[in-house]
Amino acid sequence: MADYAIGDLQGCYSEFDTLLKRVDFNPSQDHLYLVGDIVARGPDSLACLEHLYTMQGSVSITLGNHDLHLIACHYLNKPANPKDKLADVFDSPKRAEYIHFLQQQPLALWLERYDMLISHAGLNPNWSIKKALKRARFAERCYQGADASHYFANMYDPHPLAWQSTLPNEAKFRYIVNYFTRMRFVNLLGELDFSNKTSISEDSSIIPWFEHPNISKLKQQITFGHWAALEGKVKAKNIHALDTGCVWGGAMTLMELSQKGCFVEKSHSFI
Ligand SMILES: Nc1ncnc2c1ncn2[C@@H]1O[C@H](COP(=O)(O)OP(=O)(O)OP(=O)(O)OP(=O)(O)OC[C@H]2O[C@@H](n3cnc4c(N)ncnc43)[C@H](O)[C@@H]2O)[C@@H](O)[C@H]1O
Repeated sequence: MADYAIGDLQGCYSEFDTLLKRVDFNPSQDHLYLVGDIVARGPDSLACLEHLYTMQGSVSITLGNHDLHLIACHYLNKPANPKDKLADVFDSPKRAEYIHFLQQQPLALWLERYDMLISHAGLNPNWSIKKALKRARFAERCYQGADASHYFANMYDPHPLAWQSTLPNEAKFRYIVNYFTRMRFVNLLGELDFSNKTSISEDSSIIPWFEHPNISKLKQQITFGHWAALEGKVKAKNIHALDTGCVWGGAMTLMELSQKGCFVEKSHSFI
């Protein structure tokens, strides 16, 4: 019986399947945590969804920006962007079931046994773990509730940059989603910078979120994906960057949670 976490699949089914076989993953005994971005850009998003759907009792997903975008397109009747290569997901007769399955997944998970937070992009430096989980539950109620379409229609904006208790619920939702699914660089106030997707910044006023002083003091483990350009390289021993850019020709990384040992499968194809 083992627990694993895996980086962004982004439709790279072949590498995913290879890694599961390599660790002899047994859905009746083992559990797999996915840091999100199951779909988009890669060759077989539908196969990734189908596989996770069939073993849903053994998997937990913290949703990524691409997953939320797929659910939003479904709700808002918007076509997929051709570069996301999601046509077969949209055309699947089981599309509604797969979307519903994704929609039931959270934005963040706390694994008591490993003293570990998992989310797609990481932890807002201004939140404690307790506050992060409270905020995640708020946003999940928005995208899982009867007004989901309304919230998805209001999801696409970098603002607000700061939290206020008087913000309307739509703005609170956007703020929470942006931190959990789109964060990379922040300033010292912890505000998001959306302009830089590389691993280094020439602008000294912004730093990777995990180098913010509030995060450096944390003792808990944080496991995240989203930031392929990092190539998994984070100095802090308690921060685990699992998106090693499989869809960009890098590799897919699977980590066993008790020892933190990693299994790496090089990308089988370039996009
Ligand atoms: N609230 C919201 N507001 C707005 N949009 C929302 C949203 N919620 C969901 N979305 C949606 O999110 C989607 C993605 O937006 P985008 O922001 O367009 O997606 P992306 O550039 O592909 O970023 P991705 O998330 O895939 O990041 P990655 O690190 O893998 O890759 C990033 C870059 O890193 C590069 N890279 C990869 N590996 C690298 C390496 N080793 N070295 C250097 N660069 C590397 C890649 O070439 C790539 O350009 C859109 O469909 C958008 O609509």
